[in-house]
Amino acid sequence: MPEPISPRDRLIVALDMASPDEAERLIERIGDAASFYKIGYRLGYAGGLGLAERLVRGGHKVFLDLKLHDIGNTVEEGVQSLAGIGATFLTVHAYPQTMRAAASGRDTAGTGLKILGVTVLTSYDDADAREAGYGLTVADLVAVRAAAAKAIGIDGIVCSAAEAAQVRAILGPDRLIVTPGIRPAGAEIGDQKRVVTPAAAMRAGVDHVVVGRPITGAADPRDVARRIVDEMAAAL
Ligand SMILES: O=C(O)c1cc(=O)[nH]c(=O)n1[C@@H]1O[C@H](COP(=O)(O)O)[C@@H](O)[C@H]1O
Repeated sequence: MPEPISPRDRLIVALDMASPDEAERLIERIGDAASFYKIGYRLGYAGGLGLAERLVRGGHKVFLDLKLHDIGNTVEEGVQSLAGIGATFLTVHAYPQTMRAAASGRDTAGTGLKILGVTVLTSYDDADAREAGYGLTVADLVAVRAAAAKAIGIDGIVCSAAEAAQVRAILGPDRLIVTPGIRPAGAEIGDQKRVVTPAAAMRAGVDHVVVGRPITGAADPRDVARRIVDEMAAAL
């Protein structure tokens, strides 16, 4: 069975900021209310990889959300380049060829970096999947990709908490389920479509929730982070 995860370590704050300075100011305001931070495109392409190394050195956990997807050789070598940063998670799109290459890069690097396969983005609903050319519902596409991720030996998957119970049945207890599209009751949904509360995500068997704008845009980010952690603790 996997190690228990404390409610605070279950929260991953998405640092979708324009610069490392801005992100560091936010991290300081959040203080000990969070320990795990995600760096995606916006910050990653603006000096965020250096910040990732500093955060790791400072004892934080880092999720590199770079959603790699390319020919196998490029993905494999990209994963090897990123493995030295000391991050805990790295995302790739959950296409079998891409996941196989990422697993191979991870194993060659041997740094303990875990690969997460992004199944279907939480901003997609069935109509968006159809528009993109898929003949499956979002739930079925997530299930197909989760099964492939498990067979290939990927460490966990990213999906909506709305699919988490179904995905847990596919993955078993040892792989991670990480869910963005998390909104505390009453929070603005923005461009997300498959949205779940922190408590409901815990009840569905999610390991980590990713929360960006409800925290980064709050007048008191520390207070919002604390409330999310408390809500998860009460639901576990
Ligand atoms: O891989 C991700 O983290 C991700 C996958 C997904 O399906 N949906 C999704 O929203 N994300 C990321 O999770 C974060 C969600 O941010 P908020 O919508 O502001 O809470 C963003 O940084 C997204 O890039």
